[in-house]
Amino acid sequence: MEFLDIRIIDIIDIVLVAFLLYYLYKLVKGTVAINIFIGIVIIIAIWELTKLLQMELLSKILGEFLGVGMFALIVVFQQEIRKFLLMIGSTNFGARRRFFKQFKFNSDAVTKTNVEAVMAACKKMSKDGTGALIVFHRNNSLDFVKNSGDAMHMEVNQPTIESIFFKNSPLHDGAIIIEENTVTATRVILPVSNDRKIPLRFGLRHRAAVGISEKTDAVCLVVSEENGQISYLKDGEFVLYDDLEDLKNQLKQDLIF
Ligand SMILES: Nc1ncnc2c1ncn2[C@@H]1O[C@H](COP(=O)(O)OP(=O)(O)OP(=O)(O)O)[C@@H](O)[C@H]1O
Repeated sequence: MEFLDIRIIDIIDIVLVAFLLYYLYKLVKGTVAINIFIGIVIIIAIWELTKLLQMELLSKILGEFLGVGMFALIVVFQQEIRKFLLMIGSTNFGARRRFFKQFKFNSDAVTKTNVEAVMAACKKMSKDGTGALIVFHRNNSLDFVKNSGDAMHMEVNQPTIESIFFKNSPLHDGAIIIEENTVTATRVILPVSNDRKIPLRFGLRHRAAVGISEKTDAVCLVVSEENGQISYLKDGEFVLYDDLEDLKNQLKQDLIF
């Protein structure tokens, strides 16, 4: 029977589509876009069914609707498409880094950022109840958020970081961006994540850190003004650590590229 004539390539095709749908679902899960996503999947399923049953008129209408709707979807899912492409790009970079790490010439690579100084400043700010939001640039460009703040060119060291976030400093509001060992922007306004999974006790500072780390491959440190807690964010998630030494090592590792 021709219907049951399944080739290897068909199985690969189905597995790839399943992966694609799974990743798309993961991307929109927890956002309002999930309802649009489910709606589209249902319409595509009905369209395929009408084609199979040779319901000419309905399949034509649905086909036309999906054709035009694709353009509308690009606009509606602009953020998600961007995140998806960034995810693919970042995965490649990650894989490439791991690949090069196998070779001796890169085995003892160290980060250019003065992580010791940043961590010492965070520890001090945590004790003093000073809030801070630090974004570390990795591969993806942060120009789209840098424009919302003030361009800077300050070497990273403990007094610099502490004085930026000092409550009476004119620069303390918003986030700072660190590229290699330079603070390149201050008072930056970051995109706030609307992920409903983030516990309510976390306010805008933490949501902003989740936002930028889910939209780009940047990693963030947040010092809570309220309770002094230091949070580390990567890929839109809070990263758990045992103690500050462990956090320092994780950060050093993540800033090697
Ligand atoms: N979108 C944003 N981008 C950058 N910084 C932000 C943003 N939103 C808020 N902030 C910074 O976070 C500060 C505190 O916000 P909020 O109290 O809501 O955060 P929080 O997560 O509860 O942190 P904390 O635990 O320190 O109170 C603001 O004064 C501002 O400096």
